[in-house]
Amino acid sequence: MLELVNINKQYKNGSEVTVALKDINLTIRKNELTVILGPSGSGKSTTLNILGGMDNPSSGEVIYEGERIETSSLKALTSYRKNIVGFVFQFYNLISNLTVEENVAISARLRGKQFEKEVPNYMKQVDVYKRRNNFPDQLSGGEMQRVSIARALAKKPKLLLCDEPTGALDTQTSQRVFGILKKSVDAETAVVIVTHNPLVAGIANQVIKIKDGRIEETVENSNPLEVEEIDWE
Ligand SMILES: Nc1ncnc2c1ncn2[C@@H]1O[C@H](COP(=O)(O)OP(=O)(O)OP(=O)(O)O)[C@@H](O)[C@H]1O
Repeated sequence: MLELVNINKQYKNGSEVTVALKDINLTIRKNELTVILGPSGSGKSTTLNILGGMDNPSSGEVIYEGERIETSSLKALTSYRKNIVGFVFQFYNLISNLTVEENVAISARLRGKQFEKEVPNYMKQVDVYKRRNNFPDQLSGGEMQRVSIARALAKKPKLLLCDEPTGALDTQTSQRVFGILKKSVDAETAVVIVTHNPLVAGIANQVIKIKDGRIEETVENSNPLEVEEIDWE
């Protein structure tokens, strides 16, 4: 579905150059949960941003369904971000002066006004329906993250990218969020989770371990565990 081929990324700041990624090769597949695992500063977010068309590599190819996206027009790249990719962030990024329902509806409307009627279903799927008229600052962290997942899912993304989605949540709430993300994988959808928590690897079909901007190891799990089967403590 989506491939990174020989990706390198450097950040230049005056004469200072930071090498963030070196020779990254990976494949993201539909119907799979991929976990990108690595310590702080290893290049996880940079990889995720390149996968989502939010950042360009310094060299290498980003291939979505056979098409290069890193060399495509701004219009094509915007369409990729809008129609293909859904993002879930560590700190939710909800719009503070809109209710839960409105935050999710904005996203559904991107596909077309007729999809607004699906908004209650997305809120029910992540169990925030009863909070639909609340504003983000009236919610717990776990509720905010579930709303941000509902918002991402309402776009019906083919690729759901999650950057440390439980970084601000307690263990029990994190499990619930991982459960929802794992259930979001289907025949049409790939889910990618970036985390530094090695326990999450157990629920993934594919685990990509990154260190110092390089892939250290890629592990395929033919029999990934359910969230409930992991000992999170
Ligand atoms: N805009 C930028 N300008 C300069 N250097 C950057 C920029 N963004 C990231 N970097 C550097 O690139 C490297 C990889 O950063 P990245 O954010 O991808 O790591 P990460 O694994 O996601 O870390 P964390 O878990 O702390 O978020 C780090 O050395 C970081 O300091």
